[in-house]
Amino acid sequence: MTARDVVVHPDATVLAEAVAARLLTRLVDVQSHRRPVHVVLTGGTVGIASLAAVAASPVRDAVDWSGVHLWWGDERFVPDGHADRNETQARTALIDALGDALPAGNVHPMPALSDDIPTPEASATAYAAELARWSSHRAHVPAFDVLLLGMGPDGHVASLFPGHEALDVVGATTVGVHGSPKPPPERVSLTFEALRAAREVWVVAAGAEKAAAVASALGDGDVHRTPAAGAVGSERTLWLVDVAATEQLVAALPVPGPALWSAVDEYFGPLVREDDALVAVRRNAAEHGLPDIAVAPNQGALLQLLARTVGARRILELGTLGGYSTLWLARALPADGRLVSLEIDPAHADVARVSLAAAGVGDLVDVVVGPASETLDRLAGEHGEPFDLVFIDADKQSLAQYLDQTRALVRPGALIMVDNVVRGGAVVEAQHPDERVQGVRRFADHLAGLSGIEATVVQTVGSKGYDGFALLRVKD
Ligand SMILES: O=C1O[C@H](COP(=O)(O)O)[C@@H](O)[C@H](O)[C@H]1O
Repeated sequence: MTARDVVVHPDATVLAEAVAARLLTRLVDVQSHRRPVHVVLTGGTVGIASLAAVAASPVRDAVDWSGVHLWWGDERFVPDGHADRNETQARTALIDALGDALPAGNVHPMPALSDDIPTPEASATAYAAELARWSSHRAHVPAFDVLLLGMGPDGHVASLFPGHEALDVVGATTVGVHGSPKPPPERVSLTFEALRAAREVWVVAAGAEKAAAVASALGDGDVHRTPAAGAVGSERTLWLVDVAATEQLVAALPVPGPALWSAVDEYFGPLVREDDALVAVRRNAAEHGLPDIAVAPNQGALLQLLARTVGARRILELGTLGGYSTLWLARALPADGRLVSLEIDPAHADVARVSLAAAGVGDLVDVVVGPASETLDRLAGEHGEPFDLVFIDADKQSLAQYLDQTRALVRPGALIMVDNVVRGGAVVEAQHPDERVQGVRRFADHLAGLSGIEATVVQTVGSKGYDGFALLRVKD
């Protein structure tokens, strides 16, 4: 089975527009290297809305429709022209609008109920013959370039319904269906064998009533319970859904995003060992109304681990806040170590001092109040022992300046870490209005022009969202 890609759109309207745009692009793309193009249409709400969006798109003229063949994945077995037929709906939504651009012979509807075709089986047999006529494929169907499938709330695709015997048909490309739980009871459908011969299968589903089926299909994948689970393409299987249809998905399939990032942080929480003292620092900061912008526990543990790895005896921190990262770092120090932490806000510094004393590292840490740039100048003038590690987590506007100032205070081989340099990805936007983003960009430009420093940036996701650290090593 191929992996399934899931693309989530805000609502059914956007979903239909996006399916149309994707379909048009795919047609133009395929036509650049293969002809004819075979597309299987679906009925259903979003399926038909997508066809209407294709008809309304100016991009439809970029497609050479004379080289496109249209097929159907299923059909309601009623007379020709009946409003319930997927074909009738597709004609109204798109095919009529294409006019002469799409030759009539390129449209391959499933035969409707008539004197000549009295049963779903007769229709299925005739359609199988038509498919085989266009097949260059051992599956006796064309290798469909795109096969669109709507999905019912019960998880049916085409007219393959849960628990129905049509699910188990082998050695045939089509099947007549009786006793469909969704009216009308008689239908014709492609079988799984035919569906799976498609290069790309796109399952489209919108609305909260589809959420359970989406979760089930992408979860345990039991085809008899949720037939949509068995709809896979030979090259790609794409689920195009709206937000409402994914309501139950998080439990079934981890969708990358903030909820999952936090869940993963939580899962690895036991490795981090945030003890009572660290929790107390966080709590004290919150009780005093400090903003909740300290590093996450796993990031604090990273700082500690790196400080130990470089054997830091002297650590400089820019931005004490409530002392949370300070405590992680201070605990990496040997008994004769020293941590100098700079904080512009005297109230924050007071909170941090109390917390750090309570955590038992008060004697190792100097919290210095004042603008960091001034304190750094003063430290430079004092010519003290150089620092082994610097953690910069202060205002982003001044990062480039802080880098220059701290470089003058560290030993060769020192590690400098800078927090929050990705800013949810905003850093790539040259014209971003946020001064903090611009501060990071100036810092990055400045860093790129410096010799004597090796550096990298690592993007991070987690309970603190999407951001990243810059890691710099001052060359020996
Ligand atoms: O019965 C059918 O329903 C499905 C899904 O329809 P929806 O309105 O719930 O989106 C459709 O894909 C299928 O072609 C049709 O015959």
